[in-house]
Amino acid sequence: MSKEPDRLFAQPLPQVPDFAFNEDVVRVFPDMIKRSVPGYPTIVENLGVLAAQFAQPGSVLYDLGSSLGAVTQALRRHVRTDGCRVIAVDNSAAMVERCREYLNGQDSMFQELLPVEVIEGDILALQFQPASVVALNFTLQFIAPDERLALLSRIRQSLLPGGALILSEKLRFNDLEEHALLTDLHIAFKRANGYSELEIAQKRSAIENVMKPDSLEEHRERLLAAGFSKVVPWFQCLNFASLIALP
Ligand SMILES: C[S@@+](CC[C@H](N)C(=O)[O-])C[C@H]1O[C@@H](n2cnc3c(N)ncnc32)[C@H](O)[C@@H]1O
Ligand SMILES: O=C(O)C(=O)C[C@]1(C(=O)O)C=C[C@@H](O)C=C1
Repeated sequence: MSKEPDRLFAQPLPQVPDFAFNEDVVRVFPDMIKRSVPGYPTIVENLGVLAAQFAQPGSVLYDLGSSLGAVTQALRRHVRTDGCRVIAVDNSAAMVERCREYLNGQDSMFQELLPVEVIEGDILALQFQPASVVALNFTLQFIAPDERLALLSRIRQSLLPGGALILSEKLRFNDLEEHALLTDLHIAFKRANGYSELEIAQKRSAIENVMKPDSLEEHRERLLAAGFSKVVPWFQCLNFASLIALP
C-alpha cells in the first residue's frame, strides 16, 4: 500500500473544498485513515476475525465503501469458509482502480484466498445477493441521512440466518459534555499523529458538509427499525466505534 504521507491540508487553502474520495485522497488514504481514526488498524484486522465467525458456506461477504480494500484484505486473511466470495463496492473510480491493484498484489503473495470482485458502483443502487457478512466500515456516515434506513433494511433482507452486519462509524454524543470531551481527545489523537492545528481545522471544514455522524442511540434504533434483532458494540476508541448487528 502507498506510504505517501497525508499533507493534503497542510497549506492554507483560500477556500476549503468539500471532502471527496478523489485521486489526491487515494494517494494518501492509508496514512490519512490510520492517523485520523483511532483504533482503525485494530478494527480492520478484527473485522476479519469476527467475519470468520459469521461466514456461512457458499455465501457472499460484502465490503461496502471498500476504498482501497483494507477490509476485503482482512476478510481474505481470516475467512476460510467453503465457497465464500467477497464483493467490494465503492463509487469512487480512483479508489476502485487502486483497490484492484492492491488485491492483485495480495493474490500474487498468498494462495487459496477467497475470490473477490470489485464493483465500481453506488451501494444505494446495489442488488444484494444472499450474504453472511456485510461490512460498512466508516461508510454509512457518508450516506445521506435520509437514505440510511432504507440501505440498512435492504442489507438486513439480504442477510442469511447466522450472518452479521459489522458497522463502524464516527460517533456524536447527545450529552454535550461527553461530545466535547471526546472531540477534544480526538483532536489530541490527530495532533499526536503529527497533524498541525491548520491541517485539523481545514480537514474539519472539508468533511463537515459530507460526513454526518449519528449517536450510538440513533444507530441502535435505526438498526432495530431496519429489522435487526440485536445490536452489540464490540469496539470503541474515543469517538469511533464498531457494532455487530444480528439479523
Ligand atoms: C471512509 S471510506 C471507507 C474506508 C474503508 N471501508 C476502509 O476500511 O478502509 C468511505 C468510502 O465509502 C465510499 N462511498 C461513499 N458513498 C458511497 C456510495 N453511495 N456507494 C459506494 N461507495 C461509497 C467512498 O468512496 C469511500 O471510499
Ligand atoms: O473525523 C475526522 O476528522 C476524520 O478524518 C474521519 C475520517 C473517517 O472517519 O472516515 C474522515 C475522512 C477520511 O476518510 C478519514 C477519516
